[in-house]
Amino acid sequence: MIISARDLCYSLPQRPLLSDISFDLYAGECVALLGANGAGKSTLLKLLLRLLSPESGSLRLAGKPLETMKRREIARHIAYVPQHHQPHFPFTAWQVVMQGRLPVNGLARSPSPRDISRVENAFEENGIAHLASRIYTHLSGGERQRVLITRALVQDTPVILLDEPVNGLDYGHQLHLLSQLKTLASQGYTLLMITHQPEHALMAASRALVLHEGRLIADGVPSDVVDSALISRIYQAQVQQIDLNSGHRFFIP
Ligand SMILES: Nc1ncnc2c1ncn2[C@@H]1O[C@H](COP(=O)(O)OP(=O)(O)OP(=O)(O)O)[C@@H](O)[C@H]1O
Repeated sequence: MIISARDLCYSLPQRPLLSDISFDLYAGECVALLGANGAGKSTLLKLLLRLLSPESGSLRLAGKPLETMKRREIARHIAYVPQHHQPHFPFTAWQVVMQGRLPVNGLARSPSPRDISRVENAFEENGIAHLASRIYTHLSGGERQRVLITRALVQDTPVILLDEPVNGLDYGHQLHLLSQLKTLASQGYTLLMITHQPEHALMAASRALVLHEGRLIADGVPSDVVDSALISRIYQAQVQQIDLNSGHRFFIP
């Protein structure tokens, strides 16, 4: 097991947000994290990254208590694709992706030939070589998202946390990313992806975690967990569930 969360509790100044959250994440899993707006999904990712500290409960990363680990050590295990990223300097897309190599090599050194070839290959493999010299803040939302995903990949960590990674991606790039995540999981990576698309959990994930009213109300195989009853419960939306013989499931309002 690479991440272990036990009885996590976290409160906002005005109210409890997460209560008694426990789960383990293993190598080779692609896990979808579902929940309504404000359910605490991004907060949970920030707890796993130690950007926030739980009020009580414990977190272990690669067997070590997370609170004893230095930032760089955590960044050698976990890469993060945030929901929003606003750099303070006019970095090029190349420079933003190269930042993913900092936890590997440290701040003091300039990029090694290995870093450069890793980043070059990642730009090619992710189909964004044409964006390399563009100023990151001048890119479209979807282009920025693809740059941030590439930055996470060059960090070469066993775990990648993704906060609504398909946001802003066109349909083709959404499908490409979901299939890329499945492939990464099959190679042994651990992926935890927040998604607002139940179908994406069914398509790409091997497991679904569901946050509702501060609690983890479901943890299981997506086809067992993500159904019209769950959608009605967490999103207050009535949908019809269609199950095809092929095993695919989708929902219509
Ligand atoms: N720094 C903060 N101060 C006060 N409230 C906060 C802070 N950060 C988050 N919150 C509140 O905590 C709740 C959970 O936020 P979080 O971003 O974790 O939700 P989420 O499930 O990721 O939501 P969404 O699907 O809308 O992105 C929200 O009600 C949010 O307003």
